[in-house]
Amino acid sequence: MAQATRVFFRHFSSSSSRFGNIKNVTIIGTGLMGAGIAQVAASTGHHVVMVDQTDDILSKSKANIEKSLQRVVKKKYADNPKAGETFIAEVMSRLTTKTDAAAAVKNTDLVIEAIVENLEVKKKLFSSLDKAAPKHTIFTSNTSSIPIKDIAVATQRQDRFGGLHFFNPVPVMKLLEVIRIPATSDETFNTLLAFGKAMDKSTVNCKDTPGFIVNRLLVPYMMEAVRMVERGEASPQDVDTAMKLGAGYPMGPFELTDYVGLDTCKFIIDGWHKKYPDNPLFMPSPLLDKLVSEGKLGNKTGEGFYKHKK
Ligand SMILES: CC(=O)CC(=O)SCCNC(=O)CCNC(=O)[C@H](O)C(C)(C)COP(=O)(O)OP(=O)(O)OC[C@H]1O[C@@H](n2cnc3c(N)ncnc32)[C@H](O)[C@@H]1OP(=O)(O)O
Ligand SMILES: NC(=O)C1=CN([C@@H]2O[C@H](COP(=O)(O)OP(=O)(O)OC[C@H]3O[C@@H](n4cnc5c(N)ncnc54)[C@H](O)[C@@H]3O)[C@@H](O)[C@H]2O)C=CC1
Repeated sequence: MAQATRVFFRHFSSSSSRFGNIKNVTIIGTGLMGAGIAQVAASTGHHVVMVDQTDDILSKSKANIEKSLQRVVKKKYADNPKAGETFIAEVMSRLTTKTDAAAAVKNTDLVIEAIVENLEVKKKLFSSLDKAAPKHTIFTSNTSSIPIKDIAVATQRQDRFGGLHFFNPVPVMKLLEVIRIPATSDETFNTLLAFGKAMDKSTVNCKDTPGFIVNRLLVPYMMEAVRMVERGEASPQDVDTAMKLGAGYPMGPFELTDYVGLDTCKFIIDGWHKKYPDNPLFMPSPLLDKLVSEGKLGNKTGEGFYKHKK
């Protein structure tokens, strides 16, 4: 059996024991992260409902998923393009879309929230979902920087609440941070770890500390790069070249900030600065603030620290 065909069968051999009790997943917010999470969840055999504010956004997200799947199959099914096309069709058939979040969670095992990085907006969403979702449904947030416990208080199911923090681009990045709050039950936490495995991710256990593991180290590094440029010590291009060739990073910090989204980086640093005003690692940056106020949010708007093809 050709290697590509074996991979194909591995993706389709969805047994309930492999996936634990998570079969139906609802992903709310289908932007950069939500679309990637939906793609990987559907690729690994889960039935996925994607929720966003308008049908127009949802069709764009589905189109982005299809484009990303083309990239995945190009290599994985290089020797069997027909199997690749079948794989894409099967994955797409597991994705449905809705604009009504409360209706979408009526028959779901797991909610993954990936909307804007704003505590009040996330709390409002979860409070309404709590009334609509079945009792067994586990709620999770993909937040980059907001304490999970601050979001969970909007619900009556804190024992069935945790964090699932994916990395961009989700189809490529192998890591999943699984976060528990003091109230998270062992059963919930173990189910989330098993779900991470079912998604073919490597999981790490995280406490509910600012930025968990990766962002607590990565975001201060990215912000210090911006401050370096503000101090006139180097150009963004030279900093990026230096970190790629001198430290082996796949992207320099400015390329990465553009890739993550300058608005998301600003939400993260502003939130932490408000909470920990004396920590110099969390100081806001006038240059970042200026670019965000000009709508230069990075790759997604066509310009951030660099200009990009949209
Ligand atoms: C803010 C937060 O809360 C947390 C975060 O996410 S922080 C951000 C974490 N992410 C990172 O640090 C990303 C750093 N960058 C990288 O790892 C790499 O630059 C990258 C994987 C994004 C791109 O890699 P690259 O080698 O420069 O480009 P490219 O050749 O286009 O891509 C490499 C592979 O990934 C695939 N790929 C890239 N993006 C993809 C996508 N969106 N969907 C599917 N496949 C994709 C490509 O098809 C390619 O596959 P093959 O090797 O099979 O050809
Ligand atoms: N950008 C990144 O690299 C990463 C971001 N995150 C986190 O993931 C979350 C989403 O980030 P991105 O995908 O980058 O943002 P994005 O801006 O690309 O997408 C957010 C989506 O949520 C939708 N949305 C907003 N409010 C909504 C609501 N009330 N109901 C339904 N949909 C709503 C928007 O229409 C948009 O499509 C944030 O919490 C962010 O911190 C986590 C890991 C990496």
